[in-house]
Amino acid sequence: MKKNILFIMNPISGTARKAGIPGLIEERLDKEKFDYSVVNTMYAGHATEIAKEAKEKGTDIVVAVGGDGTVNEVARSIVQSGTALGIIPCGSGNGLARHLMLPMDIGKAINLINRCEIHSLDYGIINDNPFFCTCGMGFDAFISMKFSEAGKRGPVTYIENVLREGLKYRPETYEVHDENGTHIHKAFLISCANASQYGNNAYIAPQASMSDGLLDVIIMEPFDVLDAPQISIDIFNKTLDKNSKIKTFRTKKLHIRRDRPGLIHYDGDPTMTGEDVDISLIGKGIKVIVNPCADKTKRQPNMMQNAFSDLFNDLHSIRMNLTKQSRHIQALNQYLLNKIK
Ligand SMILES: Nc1ncnc2c1ncn2[C@@H]1O[C@H](COP(=O)(O)OP(=O)(O)OP(=O)(O)O)[C@@H](O)[C@H]1O
Repeated sequence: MKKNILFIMNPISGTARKAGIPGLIEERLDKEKFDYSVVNTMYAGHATEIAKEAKEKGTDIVVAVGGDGTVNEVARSIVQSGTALGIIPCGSGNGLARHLMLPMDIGKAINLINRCEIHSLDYGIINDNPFFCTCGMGFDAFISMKFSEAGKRGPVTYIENVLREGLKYRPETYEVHDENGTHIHKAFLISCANASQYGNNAYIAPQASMSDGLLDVIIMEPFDVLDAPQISIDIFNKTLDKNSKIKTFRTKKLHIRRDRPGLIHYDGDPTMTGEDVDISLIGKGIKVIVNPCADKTKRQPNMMQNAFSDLFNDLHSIRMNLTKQSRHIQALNQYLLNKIK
């Protein structure tokens, strides 16, 4: 029997035009296997409503055609159901699609849907908000807010925001309760990862797995400008867990209390919450079309890494110049002192 698929397309995700996508679906999708329809979202939150209706009608697969925001809106409606999630990555970050190593090429992503390999994977919940990639608070929630305020989409905006705001952000104090007890952390950010990356191949939790039944918790302690180059390199080299400013552990759930209400984000979507934040993992709670040929070793850093490296190289050369200048001044002082003597 044929499976039915609903493609939910977010026309404003990412930066590329979506006009050609319905034609490509018609051309590539295996009509022997599938009946399909395509619907555009009209407003933020619409994908959640459409996907919920589709699930209630018993639709076999709902495909999110968009970025992590669209994936989140679709996926939250079909958790714990027989309806599976497909992804055609068209966003600016595409963190979940990249983690799953789905093709970024739309035609190839449709070919993968034709193969229809479905696995049950984990997802998380932060204060009643499901997330599939990462959630967090502190600097990354702040950046999510800045990004959504910016109104433009695309990696360049994201990079600009990170670079502009990153170096002035103030760390907060968090009380973290998990299965092993309570610890106080002064932190720049706390991130909980179901999948390994924020998007754009920026790896916050290089070892995170969507089928281990655990969240990877990353606590980034305050750092100064001299630590920043190494942290940025580690984010893209998938070695962040080895950095001395980073504490990582795995857990099924945790409770975080902070001094005052503040922002959290789920899959990059910012929202205000109170002092208390509950985060938990639901094991194998969502069916997802995966890439049976995924080769994790092929995950590559990208342009964002280059932008970070450029910025921090600039800072490094400024620092070197300052050091050089201060050495000149010291030498000059010494020379003058010798003269006076
Ligand atoms: N028709 C629409 N008009 C305005 N906003 C929409 C519409 N449809 C969906 N949205 C909102 O657009 C937001 C951004 O979409 P999405 O996250 O898919 O793209 P992105 O931000 O470019 O990609 P990524 O999250 O991968 O960086 C979503 O949070 C969604 O709520």
